[in-house]
Amino acid sequence: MEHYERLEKIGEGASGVVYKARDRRTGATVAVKRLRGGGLGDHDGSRLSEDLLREAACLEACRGHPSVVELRAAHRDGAGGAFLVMEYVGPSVAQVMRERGRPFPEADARRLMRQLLDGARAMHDLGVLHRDLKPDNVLVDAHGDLKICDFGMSRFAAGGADTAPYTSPVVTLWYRAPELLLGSTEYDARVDTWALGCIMAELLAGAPLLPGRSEMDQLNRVFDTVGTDDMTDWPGFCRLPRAGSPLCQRSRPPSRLREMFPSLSAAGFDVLSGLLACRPDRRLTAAEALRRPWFTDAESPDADQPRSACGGRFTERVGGVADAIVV
Ligand SMILES: Nc1ncnc2c1ncn2[C@@H]1O[C@H](COP(=O)(O)OP(=O)(O)OP(=O)(O)O)[C@@H](O)[C@H]1O
Repeated sequence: MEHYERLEKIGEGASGVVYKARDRRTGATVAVKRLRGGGLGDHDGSRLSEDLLREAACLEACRGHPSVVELRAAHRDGAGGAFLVMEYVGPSVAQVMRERGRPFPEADARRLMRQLLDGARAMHDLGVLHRDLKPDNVLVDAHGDLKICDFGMSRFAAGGADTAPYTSPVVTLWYRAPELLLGSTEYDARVDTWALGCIMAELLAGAPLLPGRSEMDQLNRVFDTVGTDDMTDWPGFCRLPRAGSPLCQRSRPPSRLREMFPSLSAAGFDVLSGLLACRPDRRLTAAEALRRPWFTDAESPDADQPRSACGGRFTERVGGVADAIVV
């Protein structure tokens, strides 16, 4: 890590500490995330290597998309530390919202959601599930554009190279999709689009939509807010470990979402309610959401200025992230 001069600490979370740093060779400002290791059964650092490789591989797959933070390098050092070096972006949306202290107007929320959905669509096309989308994991750059970060919980969708079973305690509680709260281990990319629905609501309201205190309280809030949307008729429902919970049997009023966002346009509400469909099979994917009139309508001022590089391969790949790891 001698190539990097450590500046101030900019973040700390479950998986590591993030520092702002200067690349001594180029002068560029970067963000260096030092992954935490040393958990039980990690005497040789193998778990840390695995975590580093998974996070780096998912970031590397999405590299070059304008709405995903750019990975510059991944390292292990002799002292058992593991580091990811990324472009330095700026504060998180969570910080920006706290400082701003008021909701975003609909046109701004649409511009920001277009960027997030475009990043999610690209990552899902590549088979990457983020599994921890939330305002803390979305960064705002100097132009006010958004970049998704923290791929610490991400993985490749099953069926590709990664055959490990899915786990359900993923995604921070307030942004966790109902099927995850019900214990599903057969979910898909729509766990990310649920989280994006929660983020959209938060941008528009200026406060979290579903700030649950426990898993069961969270599920209760979900059902009370968006209704159960015939969740129990969903073909996968009976296989869910918590399908028998009394919370699922209780009758619920229809969705209250419209009352909560009375001034949102019909086209905006169409996207919000589509992302927050309780039943995963009725929930919009990122690609579907981007095709809704809120985004495609010619009257949308930003409709003809997509920022997306999605579609082709984005930019040159890092010269093999695994090769860059120094043990
Ligand atoms: N590339 C970056 N540029 C600027 N700030 C960053 C960057 N990457 C991370 N940060 C800051 O560091 C914080 C923590 O980073 P990150 O979410 O990757 O760590 P974590 O340990 O996984 O956190 P958590 O447990 O909260 O999910 C972010 O919320 C953000 O404020």
